[in-house]
Amino acid sequence: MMQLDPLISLASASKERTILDLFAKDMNRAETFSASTGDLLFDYSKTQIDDKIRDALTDLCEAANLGERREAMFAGEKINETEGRAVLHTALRNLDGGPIEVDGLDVMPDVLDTLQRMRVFAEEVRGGAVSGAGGSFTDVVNIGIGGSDLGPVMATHALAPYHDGPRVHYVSNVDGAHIADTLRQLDPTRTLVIVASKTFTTIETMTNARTARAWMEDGGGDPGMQFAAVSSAVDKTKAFGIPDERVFGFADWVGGRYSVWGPVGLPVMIAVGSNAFDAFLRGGQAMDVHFRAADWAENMPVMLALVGIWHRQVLGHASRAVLPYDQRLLRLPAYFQQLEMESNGKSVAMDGSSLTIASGPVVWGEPGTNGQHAFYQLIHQGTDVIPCEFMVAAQGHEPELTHHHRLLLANCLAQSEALMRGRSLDEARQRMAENGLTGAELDRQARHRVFPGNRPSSTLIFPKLTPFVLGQIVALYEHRVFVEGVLLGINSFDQWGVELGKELATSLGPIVDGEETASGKDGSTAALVAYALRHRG
Ligand SMILES: O=P(O)(O)OC[C@H]1O[C@H](O)[C@H](O)[C@@H](O)[C@@H]1O
Repeated sequence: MMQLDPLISLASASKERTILDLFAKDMNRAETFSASTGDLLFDYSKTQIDDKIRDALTDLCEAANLGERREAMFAGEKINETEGRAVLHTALRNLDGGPIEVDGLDVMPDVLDTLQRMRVFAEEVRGGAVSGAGGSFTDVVNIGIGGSDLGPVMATHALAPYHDGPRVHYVSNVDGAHIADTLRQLDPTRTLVIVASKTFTTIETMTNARTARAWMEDGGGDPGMQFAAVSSAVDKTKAFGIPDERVFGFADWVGGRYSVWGPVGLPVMIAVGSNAFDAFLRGGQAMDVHFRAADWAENMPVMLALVGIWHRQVLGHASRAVLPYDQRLLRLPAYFQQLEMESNGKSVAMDGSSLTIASGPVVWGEPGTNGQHAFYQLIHQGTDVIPCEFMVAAQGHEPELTHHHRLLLANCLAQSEALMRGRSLDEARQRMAENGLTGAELDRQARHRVFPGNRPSSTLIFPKLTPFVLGQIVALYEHRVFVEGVLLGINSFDQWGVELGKELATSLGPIVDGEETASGKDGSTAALVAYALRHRG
């Protein structure tokens, strides 16, 4: 496990100065404390990290054998030890790379073959060669949850300017409202349903899939022609009645939350076309190449991870906000929540011992500028420090609306500046005096207008949100999670913490149905069941 003592001493020494002091001392700070690859720039200069702290952070990488661990992942070693699996989502974007072996077999021919089948199918759906009982497909409904939903939803929103295929909808929640509201607007004879589930057992997805099939049959559609499946459990897709040529399989070494690059990305490919999807894969691959080649201090995923470790494990900040100034990235925070929190929300180390340092932080956020008018109050003046991760493009997709984009960019930059700069009591007093206040009232009012400042943030800036750039961003965060996981000494690729709730939901099924009593349950659960039964109408 990480040895944090040197960093903790550096952290207490850093309390003597502000981030602004660091800028005053070093004209080139923005350049020194940033990393770039391709057209992406990651600026972490608005943090307390200085040379010594960065050295101590990169020492952690050496101590944890990060280089070796990284290569073990890329080489297909079974680094997901609690499930006995390799971790090879990088193979899905290994378009021009060499062979990758798992158990002595090269996985690339299968990966490329499935990708080619996806391309053909996606283009046939888009062009109308594959159609429904009532004609070419106008709509696609992807039914999946967690990793079989969040990645493609996020990417579909992000790539809206490239969307020239049928409309794509996503149903995830087992709440009947989700599927009812989605299907209500659709023609059952011209809708393609993709059932996406790695395991093909997830109760929400299978329940929604059966409801969609009944809706299609009742409405004159043909599930034999209008259903496709994405899964690593091909036997189960057959049992559900989906013909093999409509099944896009993937291996168990693709984790659900890392799966958007493969068949789980099929709805995205149908929306934007196979060329744009290829560009997304190439963006991911470019980040892989950078991650494997760059020195720690120049390595964007590594530095993003080390900034995370500095804020969470060293300074103890319990959450981090991800704040994309991009409306089309509105689902990115939700996607990162699964990616980061399901991966690194663990309290047991790889060897079974209890973690003696903090696990990964709470990740949350909303696009700017909306968040500014909602929760930024707490970020600026609340008692907790929340490190902020800003994200913004230099250019939008609407040439006729560049004035909007300028405002967006100005707001993004203003927020990180405000967090760092703050406003002192003297400055606030001066403003109040200008407003004509005096004496105790001036003092009282001024105090409410003080911003502590010295609050850390980082900014990821890129030219434009293209498929390639999106691929870079997603792979950047995947590798960040990997690096943080290696430094924490945990397995970032299992998710045992979701099991207990699933088991209890299964046992509560007959109780909620009124077929069994709640007598074995705790008092609260029994009382809530009784209430639901009284009011179920
Ligand atoms: O793709 P599926 O097998 O249906 O799984 C969907 C999701 O459910 C599980 O509970 C896990 O927490 C997620 O990691 C997974 O992405």
